[in-house]
Amino acid sequence: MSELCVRVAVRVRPLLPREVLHNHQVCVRTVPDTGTGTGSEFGSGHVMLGSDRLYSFDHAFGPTANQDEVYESCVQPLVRSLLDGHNATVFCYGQTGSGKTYTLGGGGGGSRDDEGGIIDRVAQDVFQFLGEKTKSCDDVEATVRVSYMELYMEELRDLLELHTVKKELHIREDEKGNTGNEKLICNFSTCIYIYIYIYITVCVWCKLIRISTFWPFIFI
Ligand SMILES: Nc1ncnc2c1ncn2[C@@H]1O[C@H](COP(=O)(O)OP(=O)(O)OP(=O)(O)O)[C@@H](O)[C@H]1O
Repeated sequence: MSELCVRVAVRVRPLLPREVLHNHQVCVRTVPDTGTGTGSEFGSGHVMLGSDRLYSFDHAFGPTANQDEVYESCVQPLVRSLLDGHNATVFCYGQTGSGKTYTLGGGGGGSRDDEGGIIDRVAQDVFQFLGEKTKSCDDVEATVRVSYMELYMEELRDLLELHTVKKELHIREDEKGNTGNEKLICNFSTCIYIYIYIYITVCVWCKLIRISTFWPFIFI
């Protein structure tokens, strides 16, 4: 795996039907890697803003890129590395309507069809890779835990236990500096623990600008 700890991918979504109807124009385009050697082993891409501003990223996906391409190049290698004992975090950032939910949660029924998002694909691959691993090593025991949290306006909500009173959940730091809420902090044992810390939504209101962020965290 690449030595780079952080990789950044940009995805440009297609115009929505209503945007086409209102004659909106595309103002960014993705430019394939020119072979300058600036990218990681996972490739690289560029985004051209207007006619003369070129920005480089580890990946750049244009409007025709499908969910498979995004998952396979950016996330699947991380799922594999989880099972080798590495930590991994994936988070989506972008202005409202830019496609974070589509990329993470998918655009269809939420299964691994063409529209399935990163979460569906990670969940399926975690079990598939674990199955392969436990089959090949008799002494490996695997436990998978899932948390699904939303942080909105500084209030934490457990999306798997919606009846929990928001005020009862607090973000804590343990003695090693790891943060989480009470439910997430627990002892690691020799078993493989996989936490899929799926959604934290952070919304910041600043005058009229709304920044909305979804963070799926995946770590062992
Ligand atoms: N790559 C894509 N291909 C086709 N449609 C897309 C794509 N990305 C996003 N969309 C569509 O664009 C619209 C807005 O996307 P989405 O809801 O994912 O944005 P968001 O960033 O999560 O917005 P918000 O921050 O307001 O929740 C949705 O109708 C979604 O289906």
